[in-house]
Amino acid sequence: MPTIKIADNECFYTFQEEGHDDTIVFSNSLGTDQSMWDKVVEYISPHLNVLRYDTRGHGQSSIHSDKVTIAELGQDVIALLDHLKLGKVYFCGLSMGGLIGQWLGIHYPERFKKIIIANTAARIGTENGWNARIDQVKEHGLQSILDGTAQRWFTPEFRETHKAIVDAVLEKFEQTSLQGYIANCAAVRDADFREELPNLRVPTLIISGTLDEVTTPADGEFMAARIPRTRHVQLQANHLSSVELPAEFAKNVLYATKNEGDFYLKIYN
Ligand SMILES: O=C(O)CCC(=O)CC(=O)O
Repeated sequence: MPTIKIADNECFYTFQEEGHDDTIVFSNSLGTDQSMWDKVVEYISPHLNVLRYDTRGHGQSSIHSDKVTIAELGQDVIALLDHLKLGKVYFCGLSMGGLIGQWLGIHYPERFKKIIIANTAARIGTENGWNARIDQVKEHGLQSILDGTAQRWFTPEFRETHKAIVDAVLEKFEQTSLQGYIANCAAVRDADFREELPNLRVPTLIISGTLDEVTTPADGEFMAARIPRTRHVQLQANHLSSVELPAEFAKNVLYATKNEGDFYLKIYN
């Protein structure tokens, strides 16, 4: 299995190199792993090489501390790209993966052709909310927030009609290392790109879910108003829009990677 050591942690990744000119990197959300992209990748891999990895402390990637930052998680991506000798790629991250995408676009614009940030915000939640969640799982485990998580991630209709998919995602959630979950909660808690977004010069597609109450379409609008070259689309989905609507999600990603002229440079007065 492909793993590399990055900053003393094992980073588990999958690289589907299928002879295309370009590569896209997929970055998972908090409490999931790279399998959250399974369906989307079916639509993307005929067109782009696909690099997926489990974020530090998720899936099969290890973590050795109780705290991590979005900057460190972003550096992991750069280290992985360097390891694979990948120059300039597309990046797609959802929620926490979208925070990593914002950090990468601000700090390493030369490494990214376009960035897709889905179901994310410049700042997700509140410090008190994240501290309460950390306390809850420290005391009662991930199982204690399973039902609430399912409700925040999927619409009631999707939970009812796609039970096997929902169960598989929730099983991964329950298998997430507690230390990894807590450390990454702290990373999300401490991330705030509200002031820095005008420095994100990479063309950026923002995808929101109209039914997402964690990272709302208003959060998407906020980012779209500040990132200089951006487009904002909304899918009729909850927080894990890529799992609920993989075909629509992939269509928007592919459209973004193929159409340069659509990301107008905003002129500020
Ligand atoms: O999904 C993420 O990556 C961060 C936001 C979050 O934790 C969603 C949730 O479970 O409430």
